[in-house]
Amino acid sequence: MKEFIIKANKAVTNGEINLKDLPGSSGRLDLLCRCVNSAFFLSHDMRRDTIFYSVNYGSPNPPVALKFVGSELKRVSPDERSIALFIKKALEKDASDLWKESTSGIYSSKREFRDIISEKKSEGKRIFYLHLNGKPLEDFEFKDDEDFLFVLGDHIGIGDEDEEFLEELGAEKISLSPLELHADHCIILVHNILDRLK
Ligand SMILES: C[S@@+](CC[C@H](N)C(=O)[O-])C[C@H]1O[C@@H](n2cnc3c(N)ncnc32)[C@H](O)[C@@H]1O
Repeated sequence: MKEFIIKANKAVTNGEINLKDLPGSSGRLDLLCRCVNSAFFLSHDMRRDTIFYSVNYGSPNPPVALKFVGSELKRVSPDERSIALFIKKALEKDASDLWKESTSGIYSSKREFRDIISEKKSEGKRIFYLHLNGKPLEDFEFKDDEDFLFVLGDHIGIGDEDEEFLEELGAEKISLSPLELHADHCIILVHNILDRLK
């Protein structure tokens, strides 16, 4: 199982989303939609073995965590507007401690970024923090039977405190490229690495 989590520092936390202005008034929701696209969409197929989390810290009610489960997703199509519409439906629900499903495979809850990561660590997942200045990809070995969580920042990054948290947790800091990439492109590269193990 491959899981990804992104800290979406500015992404909105209610359903008041202007589908014509995802980058601006919705707090870079465009970026989030592209990450969902990269996490799940193949040409004429979907990645059923993937889960993607976004933890939104924008106004008016942060944090709200969103969970997308590949094996359960239905009717979502790859374009940003379609994905944003499903995110809007999820954010229209009042988030509580429990995961609530809004549409098939899409859930929301009132959870912190760190709590989800800690939960994955206690489930025995190997935690990677994707960062330009991490150790090069070539220094790591991946096995097909391992479960992974890959942690990503948005356009702002995850901030010093969450970086310290990940270091204390023993997350492996990995660099995919000598160049700074977009988060959604990092997801594609990770999938490609793991696809080649099969
Ligand atoms: C556009 S970058 C963020 C840039 C932001 N200014 C920062 O300081 O983190 C978005 C995310 O993609 C990931 N990323 C970007 N380039 C990477 C690379 N070369 N290797 C691994 N991860 C990378 C990181 O998780 C980063 O937070």
